[in-house]
Amino acid sequence: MNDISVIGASGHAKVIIDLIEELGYLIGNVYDQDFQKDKLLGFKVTHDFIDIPKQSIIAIGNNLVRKKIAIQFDLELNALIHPKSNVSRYSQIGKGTVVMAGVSINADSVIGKHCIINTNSSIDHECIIGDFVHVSPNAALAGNVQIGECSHIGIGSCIKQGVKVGKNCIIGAGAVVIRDVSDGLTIVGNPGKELKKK
Ligand SMILES: CC(=O)SCCNC(=O)CCNC(=O)[C@H](O)C(C)(C)COP(=O)(O)OP(=O)(O)OC[C@H]1O[C@@H](n2cnc3c(N)ncnc32)[C@H](O)[C@@H]1OP(=O)(O)O
Repeated sequence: MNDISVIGASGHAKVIIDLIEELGYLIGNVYDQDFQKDKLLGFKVTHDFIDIPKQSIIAIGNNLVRKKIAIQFDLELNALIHPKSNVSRYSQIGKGTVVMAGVSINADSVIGKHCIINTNSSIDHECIIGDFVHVSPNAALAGNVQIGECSHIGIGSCIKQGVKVGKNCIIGAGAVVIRDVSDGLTIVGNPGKELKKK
């Protein structure tokens, strides 16, 4: 394999293109069904989703859309891990996950498939991160934290050791989560409290 294709032509895809090139691979095709997008960082955008290569990365920030595309295309690409991240040899990282610059992942943590572990976030020892999770820039997860599938951990948030966050949750920007979070809830503030739908 010497090239990797990119599904999605958003700002997040720009960061992924940078990551792919940093790892020494070439960019294959860039795909996006939005006909308004014709170029991304100088790469031509292909609008036809036929013949997507198995060695493609889903560069879409929305967790549910990323999951839908992963189910549709059954991709085979291993995780892309930025050379300037600190990933324990005793951790496991699922296929299709991206680990951006400045990330720390400590011993015995398990990260699922098609996750985004974003710039400068920190995942400490023995965490379990489900598939399709996004850990935003500068979020900090203490030891033994668990995050359920498709949850979004907001920028600069902190999660106390041992806390379990359910599936499809949103942890707001800057939130401090000190108690377990049930599936589907949005948590904001310090200490983190449920943001009720109006
Ligand atoms: C590289 C990247 O860009 S990665 C992307 C990183 N981005 C993030 O992490 C964003 C995370 N998202 C947030 O924090 C969002 O504000 C959410 C999801 C928590 C809430 O979004 P919305 O549902 O649209 O809420 P909305 O903006 O309407 O605000 C609703 C109320 O919650 C409050 N609120 C919203 N976000 C927060 C927050 N992070 N902390 C505290 N209060 C908040 C608002 O002040 C508002 O309060 P009010 O009703 O008293 O005026």
